[in-house]
Amino acid sequence: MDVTNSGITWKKKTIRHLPCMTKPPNKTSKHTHTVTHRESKKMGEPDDFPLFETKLAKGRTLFKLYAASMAMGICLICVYRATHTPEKGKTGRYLWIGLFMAELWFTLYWLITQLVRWNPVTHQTFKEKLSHRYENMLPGVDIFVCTADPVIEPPLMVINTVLSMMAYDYPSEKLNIYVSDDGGSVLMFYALLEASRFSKHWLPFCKRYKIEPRSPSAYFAHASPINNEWSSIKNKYEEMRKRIDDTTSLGKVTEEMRKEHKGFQEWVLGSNKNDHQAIIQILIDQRDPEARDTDGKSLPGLVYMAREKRREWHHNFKAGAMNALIRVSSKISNNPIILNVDCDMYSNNSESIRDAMCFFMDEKRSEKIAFVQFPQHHDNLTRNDIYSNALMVINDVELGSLDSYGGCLYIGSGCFHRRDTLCGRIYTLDTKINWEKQNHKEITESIDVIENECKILASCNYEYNTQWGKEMGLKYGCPVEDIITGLSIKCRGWRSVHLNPKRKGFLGLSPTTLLQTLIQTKRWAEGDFQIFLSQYCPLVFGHNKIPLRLQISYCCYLLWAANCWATLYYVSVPSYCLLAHISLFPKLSSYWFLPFAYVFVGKYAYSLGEFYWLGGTVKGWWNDQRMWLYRRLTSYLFGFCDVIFKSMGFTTSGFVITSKVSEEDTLQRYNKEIMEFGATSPMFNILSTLALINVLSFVNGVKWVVMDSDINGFSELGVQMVLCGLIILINIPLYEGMFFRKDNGSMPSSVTFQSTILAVLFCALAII
Ligand SMILES: O=c1ccn([C@@H]2O[C@H](COP(=O)(O)OP(=O)(O)O[C@H]3O[C@H](CO)[C@@H](O)[C@H](O)[C@H]3O)[C@@H](O)[C@H]2O)c(=O)[nH]1
Ligand SMILES: [Mn+2]
Repeated sequence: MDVTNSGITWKKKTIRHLPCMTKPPNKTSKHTHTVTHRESKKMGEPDDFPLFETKLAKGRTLFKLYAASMAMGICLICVYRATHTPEKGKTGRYLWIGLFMAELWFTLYWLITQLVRWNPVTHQTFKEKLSHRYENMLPGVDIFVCTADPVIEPPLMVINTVLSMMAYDYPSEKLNIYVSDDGGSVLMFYALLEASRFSKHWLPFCKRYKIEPRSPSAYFAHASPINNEWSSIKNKYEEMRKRIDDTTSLGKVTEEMRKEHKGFQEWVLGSNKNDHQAIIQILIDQRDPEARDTDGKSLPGLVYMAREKRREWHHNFKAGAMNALIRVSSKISNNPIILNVDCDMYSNNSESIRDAMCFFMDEKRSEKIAFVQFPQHHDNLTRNDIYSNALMVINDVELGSLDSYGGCLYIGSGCFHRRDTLCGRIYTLDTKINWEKQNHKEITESIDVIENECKILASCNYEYNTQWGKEMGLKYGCPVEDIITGLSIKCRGWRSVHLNPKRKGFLGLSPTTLLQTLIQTKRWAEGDFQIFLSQYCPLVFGHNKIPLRLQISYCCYLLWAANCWATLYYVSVPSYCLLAHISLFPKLSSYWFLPFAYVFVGKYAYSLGEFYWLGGTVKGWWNDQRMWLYRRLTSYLFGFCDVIFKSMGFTTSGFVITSKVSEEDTLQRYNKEIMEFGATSPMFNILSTLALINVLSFVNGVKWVVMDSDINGFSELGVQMVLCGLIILINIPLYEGMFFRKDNGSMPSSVTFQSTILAVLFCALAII
């Protein structure tokens, strides 16, 4: 039975999910245009002036010339490698061939990275035009905030995000905020109840003074007093903060508080994160005449949801939470646009919804657009971004290029979706939404009835034998549910937009230690590589569905993990050969040295230029280089191995949630940009061992040149010496952590000890 007009035939059992599907477009959709024409004519502007404009990035010709010259250099290197391979039986033949293969891999990957830099586009929106034409017709938006653990994602942080979402510059009656709490925590519920009360003061204040950002904590951190109202709001916020802090440190809500809301009864039997019934509480019911702010205006709806958890049912992490939210919201508000944010990503720009609407409501170019993704920015980065979490080049260049090929990635937080496309709708020529018909869902049942119905939608067995997690909603079984879901949306014929306005749309928290950063990247690399090896590999799955350029661009990320081998080879084998006096590169005096020098200098000069141009510092660039090296040597390696083990059935994938809190002294070191080790991890063993191997071989090389004055030998092994020297330079913070620091963030002595032994053994092997 075809229920969507979109060609997907749902199994009978899935028909009950219908509420979340947008109605098939109405035959009278032309009416929208008529209204537009009339209204816009009245305003005296051209009828079809678009709501957004797309521009190509500047300086592309220069970039293309650069890329061509690099390609020539790379070709020459390949010629050298192919013509100078040591003959059979000669020492180092296989090591040489290995190095050539590593270089071939880098070449392939370099080509892909050039493609994702080829043609970046940027968009500009015209929000005044949007409100001239459509102010009364703006569609409703359901906002999903996901949280999963009240300890590492403190409720106070979550409600700051929620308050910033409630305070969007958008008609409040068209906003509904849904908080999914996978921690099933009464503390979170309590904090949300506090937020619902505080919002009555906060929203009118934000709107009256047009303040930014609208997360109270972020706003008060930098704002100075305006007037008495300001001070009174600040006091209210501080009092609320104190109450929440006290309750959080107490670890439970008092009997007094319990009396304040019926919802607390859900926790009378205590709480267990992994085993509890579904909890749905509508904290602000938009139909309630009492639900007004202090100016008498209506408030956005606010709903708390903890989906049912049972040990015998896999909960599918964030994807599971999102799908439960899609269903629950379809029962309560069923708005056609869904915004999803992580619990730390507060809104930094109150106009972001309007920005996104410019794409969804544009008369000519909107119909294919399934989602609008904002980049993920962070507001806890230090000046030189020691763990390179800004991912500046990806956010500011690469995603824009993917956009020009048919759509940027869906990267989780900060993404506006059309509800129907998220639910599995296939693009057809009649998928344009008639916004006029998209009125708010009218419900008549009482709150209790709705809550009970929603509990069924959020129960464990609801999805059993349905298309949820497969063809509907976010896909299951992959640690990067966002990437795989975004890809399949595009393969259903849709496109997407990457929007990066000057005033950043969302700001979140990035990890503040090296290990957390590496573990986060490992989850991404693992998930991405899993997609590459699965049936969803864009080169296969996307064939004839998305442009080839987009298929290949996807591989830039999906092949992150596969980079580990070539990199591992490059930082260990040349140093090994330096110890063993095996030359792998041309002599410094040979002409063949030139292409190597050109490619090396060209690549890094370009990347420094690009980084600096995007607003980074030189030291930030240096940190960025270090972090890419570390990611490749650890996160990618572990991610790669885990995917292989998983495919053989040895392990299952998890989702290590990134902590959003740090210890006081860790935070101090982070702010001073001192690299944090302070824990044992095999990742650190790998990094330290490699760093020590390079020191040993460099020292050996220097001894050899100085003591034995072997200048000819130096010329032969010069490139390896330089490579080794650079690896040492980039590892300086690691040596400091191992040998020169005594604080809690230094390298645990057991790791230093084990790595030293391993490095010495490795070097002994080379010398013997
Ligand atoms: O079982 C879970 C696990 C996580 N989360 C939430 O998922 C979000 C992301 O988790 P986080 O630990 O912050 O991971 P990140 O790596 O920072 O998240 C990025 O990468 C994820 C995987 O690709 C995406 O889901 C996110 O949206 C994206 O911001 C957070 O709000 C969590 O509360 C859940 O709701 N349930
Ligand atoms: Mn996060």
